[in-house]
Amino acid sequence: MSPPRRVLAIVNPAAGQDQAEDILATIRRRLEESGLDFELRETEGEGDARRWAAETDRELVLVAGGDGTVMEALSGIIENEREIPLAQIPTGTANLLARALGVPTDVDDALELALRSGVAVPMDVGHLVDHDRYFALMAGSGWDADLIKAADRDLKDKLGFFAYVITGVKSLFSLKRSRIRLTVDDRRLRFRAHTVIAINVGEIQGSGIALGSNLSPHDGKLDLAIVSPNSIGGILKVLWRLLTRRYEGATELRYFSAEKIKVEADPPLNLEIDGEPIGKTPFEAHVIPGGAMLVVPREYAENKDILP
Ligand SMILES: Nc1ncnc2c1ncn2[C@@H]1O[C@H](COP(=O)(O)OP(=O)(O)OP(=O)(O)O)[C@@H](O)[C@H]1O
Repeated sequence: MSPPRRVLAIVNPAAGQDQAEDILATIRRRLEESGLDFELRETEGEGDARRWAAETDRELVLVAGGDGTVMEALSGIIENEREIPLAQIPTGTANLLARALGVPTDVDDALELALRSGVAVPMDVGHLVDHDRYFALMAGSGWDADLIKAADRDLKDKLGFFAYVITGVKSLFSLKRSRIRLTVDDRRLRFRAHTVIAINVGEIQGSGIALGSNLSPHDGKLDLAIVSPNSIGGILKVLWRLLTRRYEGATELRYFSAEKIKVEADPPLNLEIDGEPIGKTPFEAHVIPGGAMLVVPREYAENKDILP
């Protein structure tokens, strides 16, 4: 990537666990050394990252934070309509988008990628139509939304990623199936299920973990995963299938691929997008093919065959 000349750096000092001072100092030093024309801003709360990214006329938006901060900035860029690339410095708790795209979680390595060695590639983005909110990873209802709602800031500050593990296991025991009415492009379907997720990014690079087969944020589609077992035994079977990557052939785990997905649930299920609780179902998600430009390692772009 030819070096960006004018950079907006957005840092969320509250993301992750308690190393904000060091992270800020490292980012400032590296930007100064790079000789780039940069503006460095620290968020004070919700909405800052989105507003600053929406208003900027700079050529790269660098975001230090977790998935929440990155998505705020990405949403701002989409509203900005300038196709500005976004580079991540993953300093949050889960950092799923960074991990999925192979962005290193070490601050120095991520800065090297952002400012020197990375390439900007187009990535699909989901749009939650009724909330007018964008998502990079997924819009999920049911178990994922329950666990995210339970993992509050205090718990994440104390336990880091383990907060999600604990609330995830706890939430397994209170799952109840709802009657689900789906519209998948032009098809209408009915199921009983407790978890329905519209997935854009569903695979963590190099981890062997994927929520389904052939999930790609570069194919112009969303993938819908429907999880429906009614007992802990059935849920463990689904988890085992996911861990051993045997996605096909189970009625408790079904997939659809579509550009438009509408989900209604009775009783309503908790809803999250990209790790943030945002109320309950119903929801309608549309894909915006290639809707954002993200800086990724050259090898990632080569593997996905999307090198610019
Ligand atoms: N200065 C601040 N103090 C407190 N909260 C802030 C501040 N700036 C932004 N926020 C809030 O931080 C939240 C985003 O945190 P983010 O998701 O980036 O980190 P995380 O929760 O640690 O990581 P992850 O989402 O990857 O698990 C948003 O809700 C935003 O409103």
